[in-house]
Amino acid sequence: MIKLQNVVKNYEGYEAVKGISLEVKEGELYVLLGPSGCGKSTTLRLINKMIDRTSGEIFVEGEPVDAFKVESLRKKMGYVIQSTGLFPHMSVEENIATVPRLLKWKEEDIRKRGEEMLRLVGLSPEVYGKKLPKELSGGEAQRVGVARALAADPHILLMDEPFGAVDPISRVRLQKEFREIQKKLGKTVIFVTHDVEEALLLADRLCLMKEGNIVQEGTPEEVILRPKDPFVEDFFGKEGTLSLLTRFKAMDFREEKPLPGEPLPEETTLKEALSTMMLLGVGRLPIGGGSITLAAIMEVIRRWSHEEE
Ligand SMILES: Nc1ncnc2c1ncn2[C@@H]1O[C@H](COP(=O)(O)OP(=O)(O)OP(=O)(O)O)[C@@H](O)[C@H]1O
Repeated sequence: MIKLQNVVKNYEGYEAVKGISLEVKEGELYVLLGPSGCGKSTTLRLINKMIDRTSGEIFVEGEPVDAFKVESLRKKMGYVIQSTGLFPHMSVEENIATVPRLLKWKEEDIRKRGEEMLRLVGLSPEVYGKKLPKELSGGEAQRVGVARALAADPHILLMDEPFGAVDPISRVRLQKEFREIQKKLGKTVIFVTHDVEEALLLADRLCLMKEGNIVQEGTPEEVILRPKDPFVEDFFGKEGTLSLLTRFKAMDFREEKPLPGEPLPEETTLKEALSTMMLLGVGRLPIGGGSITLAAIMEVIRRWSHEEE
């Protein structure tokens, strides 16, 4: 789907990307992860040719990236950045209509698509369509940014710390919702972040970068349970294995046994369920008409420790 072969990027003598090779499969959510300055954003921008590589090859859907006109790359690849990049003087619906309009869609189709995309990201078109970006909260603006990137139905989404500026609670909600949307639409996504929890929640596979190189690539389980070197281990920290609990929904480990009390929201992760149990000092919490137990969570962790051996 997307393939990089020995890609190098020099900025006036500074080698920001030092010959990386990677492959992203169709429908996959691939995370570029690593500390500030390691070359994640540069790698992303090389893929849609916002910047030109110094050497190496990039293939998109089997074709060399240079074979595409810039406009057709823009059509193929939606791009979402932290500051959303919304045009401040345009309403939400006009922002979302930008690319479809460039592609000369019929006005009626543009309107319908805009409404559909707003609903998809959880915003009512009646309430939000006519608003200006300055009238939105940070989380709402990011939702519009995602809706806009999806509007022309690109095969690929490139996302550079898209939820970085959103408060932590809205951020987790956005991440979970985005994950559902991505799976539903089957889009191929390359997602840049330096946030471990975000990477673990979203990634099918991740690529940990350091100083312009790839250090390790694989599923989060592979990378965390079998770190290649001390940098990888340190990057995920002592809680690395526990952080993997973020990848599981508590509902999937629910027992039928009901329990009185306020149930956990159905989208709760195992990590959140564990934190709540520790906070309240209880070994069982209600969820979805049944309950989740500490024992069930411990069993998941126990299986990993076997894998580590
Ligand atoms: N236009 C530029 N000119 C010169 N150097 C640049 C330019 N853009 C980026 N760099 C340098 O290249 C390196 C990689 O930058 P890049 O933005 O790709 O890192 P990053 O991993 O995305 O970091 P962050 O998480 O902080 O955004 C950095 O050292 C940066 O200072």
